[in-house]
Amino acid sequence: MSLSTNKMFYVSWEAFHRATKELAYQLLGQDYNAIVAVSRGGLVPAAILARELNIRVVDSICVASYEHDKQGSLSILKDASLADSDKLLIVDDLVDTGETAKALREHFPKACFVTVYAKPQGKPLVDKYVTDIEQDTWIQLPWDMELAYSKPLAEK
Ligand SMILES: O=P(O)(O)OC[C@H]1O[C@H](OP(=O)(O)OP(=O)(O)O)[C@H](O)[C@@H]1O
Ligand code: HPA
Ligand SMILES: [Mg+2]
Repeated sequence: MSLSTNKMFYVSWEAFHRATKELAYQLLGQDYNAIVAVSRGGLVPAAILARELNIRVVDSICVASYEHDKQGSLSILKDASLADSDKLLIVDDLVDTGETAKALREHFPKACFVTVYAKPQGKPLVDKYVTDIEQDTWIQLPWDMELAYSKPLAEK
């Protein structure tokens, strides 16, 4: 899925916070004791979940997708130092094609993989998520946007 689609789902900071808090409610009482954020998109929801679930141990794994011919394959730029465990939460902002989630599940087979948003193709790879988004829709996340002037309708 690329940014060339014209279907957009715009997410404000408040909406992102609300949805991530809903994810925290779903995870409450499940005894997770550490988080691995999938950098960069997973850093923000990981911070919110860590606060809501009172988890003090937070690590990151830094990944990057290859371009063009190697599209879909993933390289790990920095691994997490936490070992795989069924008490570990792997947190990303969204799952789209599922390529990132697939690689992370192979890397952390025992852990629980969660995202805030999920598109149909990636959904089967996520243990928990909050909001369904259509496959042909681009999710515009709050850290990728800024406030801007909007012309009155009569002038458009
Ligand atoms: O299901 P997929 O098709 O693999 O897409 C989902 C991944 O894509 C985005 O990260 P991206 O690689 O754009 O990098 P970023 O988190 O550094 O922005 C998002 O944060 C997920 O990690
Ligand atoms: O819909 C999306 N929005 C932002 N980043 C993404 N990375 C993969 N899909 C998306
Ligand atoms: Mg990402």
